Amino acid sequence: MDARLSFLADHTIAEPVLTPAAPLVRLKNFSRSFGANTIISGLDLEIAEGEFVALLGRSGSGKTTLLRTLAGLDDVRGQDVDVPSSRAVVFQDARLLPWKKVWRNVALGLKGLTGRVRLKAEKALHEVGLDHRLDAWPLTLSGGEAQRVALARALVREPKLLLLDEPFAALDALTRLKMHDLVLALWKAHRPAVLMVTHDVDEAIALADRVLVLDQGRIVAQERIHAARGERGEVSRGLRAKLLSVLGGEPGHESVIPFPHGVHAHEAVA
Ligand SMILES: Nc1ncnc2c1ncn2[C@@H]1O[C@H](COP(=O)(O)OP(=O)(O)OP(=O)(O)O)[C@@H](O)[C@H]1O
Repeated sequence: MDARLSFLADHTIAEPVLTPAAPLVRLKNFSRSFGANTIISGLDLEIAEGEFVALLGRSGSGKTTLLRTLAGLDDVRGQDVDVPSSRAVVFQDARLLPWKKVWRNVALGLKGLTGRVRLKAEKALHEVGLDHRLDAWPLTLSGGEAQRVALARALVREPKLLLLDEPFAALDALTRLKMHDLVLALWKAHRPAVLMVTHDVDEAIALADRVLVLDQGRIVAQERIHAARGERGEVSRGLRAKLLSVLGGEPGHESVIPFPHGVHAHEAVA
């Protein structure tokens, strides 16, 4: 077996984090400081094409800093950082322009004739189940609808890398479950690589191929989940306890979703 594969098969808690397929994202010995404050230090990370990675970590561990780097929002000159330019980000808040109708928010930045651009936006909004809200104003949307528009706006660009920064954190539990199903359906249809920052261990286990834990700017744990998304009830119990212990029992990482430990309703459909 390839040395890199056997490393992963061990579920070892260690660096570096390597993936078996050709990496789409590659950071080598990456560091980031703000003044004298080093936030990320000597981090190695690879994400394969089409891989779904969840990133956990205590508050202040550097998750958003890492995501901003991958999103191209920070200066990485002089560092060994390889990230595709085809990428899109969805944040915790939808960040829609209130003076533009929903379809125009989705179409923002797309080039071409208005009719064609509108068709693309319509298709993307159809995929997130919002055909009926094409001409709505953003301020009339619910939180869940606004996040669905944000997903449509990201996916209409067919990004190779989709970055999700706690995209469901502000939603109620049942809306969040529906969003999980939607994100998985979109991921299966479009197959971008995904890096999803979350505080919710159960969300990470339910959605990802691989879960990483960041602590003080270093990856201190990685777990590759081989079980199909519909069959994670069993593995999720042990994994959940393990990840929570790595997270040091800090409150706030347990799912607020009212289902038995580590079991999500959408596992039935994944
Ligand atoms: N622009 C900045 N200038 C100075 N310090 C910053 C800046 N951005 C982030 N930091 C600091 O870097 C550290 C990591 O922040 P980051 O937002 O990446 O953490 P996080 O893991 O995403 O936290 P949370 O889960 O609370 O969102 C924090 O101590 C934060 O104060």
